[in-house]
Amino acid sequence: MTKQIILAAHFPGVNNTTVWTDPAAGSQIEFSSFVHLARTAERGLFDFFFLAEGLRLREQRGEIYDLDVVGRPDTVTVLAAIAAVTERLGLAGTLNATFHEPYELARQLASLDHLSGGRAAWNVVTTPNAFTGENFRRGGFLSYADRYTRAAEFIAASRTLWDSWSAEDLVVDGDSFARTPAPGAFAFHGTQFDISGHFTVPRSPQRHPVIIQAGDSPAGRDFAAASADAIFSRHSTLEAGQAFYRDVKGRLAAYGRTPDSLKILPAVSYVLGDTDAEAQEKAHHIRRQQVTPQTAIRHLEQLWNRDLSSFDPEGPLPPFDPDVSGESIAQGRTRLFDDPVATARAWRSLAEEKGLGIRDLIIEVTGRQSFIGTPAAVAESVDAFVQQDAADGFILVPHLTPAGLDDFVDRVVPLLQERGVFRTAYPSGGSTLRSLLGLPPTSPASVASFLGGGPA
Ligand SMILES: Cc1cc2nc3c(=O)[nH]c(=O)nc-3n(C[C@H](O)[C@H](O)[C@H](O)COP(=O)(O)O)c2cc1C
Repeated sequence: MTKQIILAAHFPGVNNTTVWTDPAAGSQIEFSSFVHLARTAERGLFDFFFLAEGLRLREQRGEIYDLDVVGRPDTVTVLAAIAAVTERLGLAGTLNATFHEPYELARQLASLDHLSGGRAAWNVVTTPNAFTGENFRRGGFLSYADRYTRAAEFIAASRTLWDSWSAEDLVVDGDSFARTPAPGAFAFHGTQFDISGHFTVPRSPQRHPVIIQAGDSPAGRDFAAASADAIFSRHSTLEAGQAFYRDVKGRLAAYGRTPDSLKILPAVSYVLGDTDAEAQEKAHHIRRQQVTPQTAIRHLEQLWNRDLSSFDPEGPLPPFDPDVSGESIAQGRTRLFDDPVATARAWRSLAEEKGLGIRDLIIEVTGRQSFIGTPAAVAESVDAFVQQDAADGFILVPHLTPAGLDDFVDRVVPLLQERGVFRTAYPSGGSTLRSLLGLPPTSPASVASFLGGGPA
């Protein structure tokens, strides 16, 4: 059966996929930028708009990482504002399960769901690093191993809160505002949270906002299989995507779930051109803008774990091995290297083999798989990845704020529609994000068995 493609739009932000030096680059903080990207996504009939989150500006050698200095506004606040200027587009926010509290976040998400008529989604991320924790009252209190336990309890507690109002409680009938004497009564007892009381927000249109997960370790994948409606992944080549897809969908049966109840959505960038050669040339130019000389050295330092500021970004790689003895010099980054010495040696051989200096090597090894080509070629690849089970759709990461999605919506979406793999209108009548994505009416109850020690 031909699969329908899911499309989401990632607001470009603090990472080196975003190009700030282009004359067309606009503000990442002004509301008009968010409005432009969200309305473009809605014009393209996208499923949802997506915001990432970082709770501390990352640092290296005591300096804020170059692209983080731009900062970003609060996720839920932005989504609530976007709800007012869109009608059908889902609104997905990345919100951290390590540092927030269920009562606070469940209220915000249920409120967003009310305000948007059932369009809220929560990308549940975890952070074990003490560096981010310094911003919070408890500091860096959670070990790597405990973070998914807390995340699962967070979702289970949120479900308890969202379920504490029944559908009837919502009905305002004459002068009676609630039909049960104690709406919103709840209690949740776990190892991370021990809370009880009354939830203040009546049941929202979706009851459970769509749950997205981003995290890639075996524990992260099991957590997703037990508790998420969708996964935001990094596996965006065909082979890596298919392997990830098989792995994660294969974990669902143990939790009593069907393969189509969890959508797999890799992040991808794209570059369009009138000819293939033009698109490739544009892509090369964009990569050079993304990986500035400073970014190249910073990236190299993350692997070598040493000060390499005296190295020429266009010159050869360091002839010595990385320092594996000390703490990481890259504070707040989520992606570290499993075996730095082996990776450094592999990078050195690649640089020698291809005659690359530091900057070109970093461009080569950090290049996310992108769809690069004519609109027809990109539409064909996007469709092929989905039909060949490397993904259920994509979270598109434009390289420009705020107009980076325009050409995809204008030139690729119509071709996907012609292929019969993407909607030509939003479903008539009101619909929630859950129904737009073809998801079950509530988030998976199997989060409880994850907490119980594994699949039932
Ligand atoms: C595709 C992807 C996107 C992520 N986005 C964010 C983010 O926006 N904010 C954040 O704090 N963590 C983010 N994370 C980090 C994860 O929540 C998690 O902390 C990290 O991947 C380590 O967990 P793991 O070992 O299970 O992969 C992301 C991870 C992935 C794989």
